[in-house]
Amino acid sequence: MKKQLILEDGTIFIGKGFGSDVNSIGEVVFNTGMTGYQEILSDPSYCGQIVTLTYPLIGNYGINRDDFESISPAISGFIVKEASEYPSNWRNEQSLDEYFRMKNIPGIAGIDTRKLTRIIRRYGTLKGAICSINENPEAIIEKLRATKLRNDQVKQVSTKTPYPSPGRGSRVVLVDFGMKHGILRELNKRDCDVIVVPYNTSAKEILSLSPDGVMLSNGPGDPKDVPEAITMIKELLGNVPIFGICLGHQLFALACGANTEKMKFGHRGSNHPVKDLLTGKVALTSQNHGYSVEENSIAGTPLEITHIALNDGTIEGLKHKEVPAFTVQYHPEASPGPEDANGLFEQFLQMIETQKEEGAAACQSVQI
Ligand SMILES: NC(=O)CC[C@H](N)C(=O)O
Repeated sequence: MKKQLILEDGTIFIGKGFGSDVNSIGEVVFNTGMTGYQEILSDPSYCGQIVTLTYPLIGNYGINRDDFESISPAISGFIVKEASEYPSNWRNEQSLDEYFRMKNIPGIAGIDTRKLTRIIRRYGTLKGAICSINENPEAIIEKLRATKLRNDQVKQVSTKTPYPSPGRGSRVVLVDFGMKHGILRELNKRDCDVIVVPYNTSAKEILSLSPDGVMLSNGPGDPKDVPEAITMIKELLGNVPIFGICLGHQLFALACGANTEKMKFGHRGSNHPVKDLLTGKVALTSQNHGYSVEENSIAGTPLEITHIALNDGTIEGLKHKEVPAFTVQYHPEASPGPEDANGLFEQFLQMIETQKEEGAAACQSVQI
């Protein structure tokens, strides 16, 4: 069935529908990853967004049981050049079309995704609609221009209640702002005793769980839309080691007095080079963000810039100068990779150990 993709700037693409037939509106963004489409479509950070992939053939290895980053995708739509109708892989269970039908999410294929990406790069991320060919484009464009997109995405995707993911190692409270399961997997792989909590848990409740460390997850939307999380992080600082990823990094920056801003079209892909300013090393990283920490806002805060993006110089990592806390804008847990930055989880656990030793030494000196 024919469908249209309509952008708020008035551009209309006609393509072939796949997945659900519902009409959908969202912020249109592009991801340049050549593989990992299942992880992308199930990453809750894309909540409310329509994602286009610049790689032209998508769905060729199907949808499998193992590669989800969340139980249900939160994206508003999917745009591809060609959606493979005959996926082939030993793990394949469903085609893209079958999966999106089941999840009631619309897709559109057969459009010029290069042209679309160039529009987004020129204009910036913009609102768009995937809709039936029978809709009147003028009416849709007007509707798009008048629509204010939702700003409660974190609430939509965060867990509603806390739950444990037990291990025998360090106790880590993982704040779920729309967590990719990869973060939990990386902590469990290191035998952490994880407790996942909702985004609006207070610092007091978190500290009552006696954590050795707190992990702030990725998540959708504008960090300024979750002020309760900023307060929570402010109150945690200095009481427990903190490691934040992506939205967690942005919230940490806001809690420390820095500012965040919306980027023109963001960073979404799996080969973004990032330089570690402390070691001089460059890592290839997976990224998905539309906001960044404003460089000029760092002066006067207790923060130090530790990483920068080599493509545009934006901030990619921060460290607190006085208390044990560091964050990155990119995804060290990324699946299917790259894994260059995976060692940051060891760095977090090392920070926890150092804190435990310092705590024990302080207790001993009090006893003496
Ligand atoms: N992956 C993320 O956590 C994204 C963070 C934030 N929603 C942004 O777009 O910048």
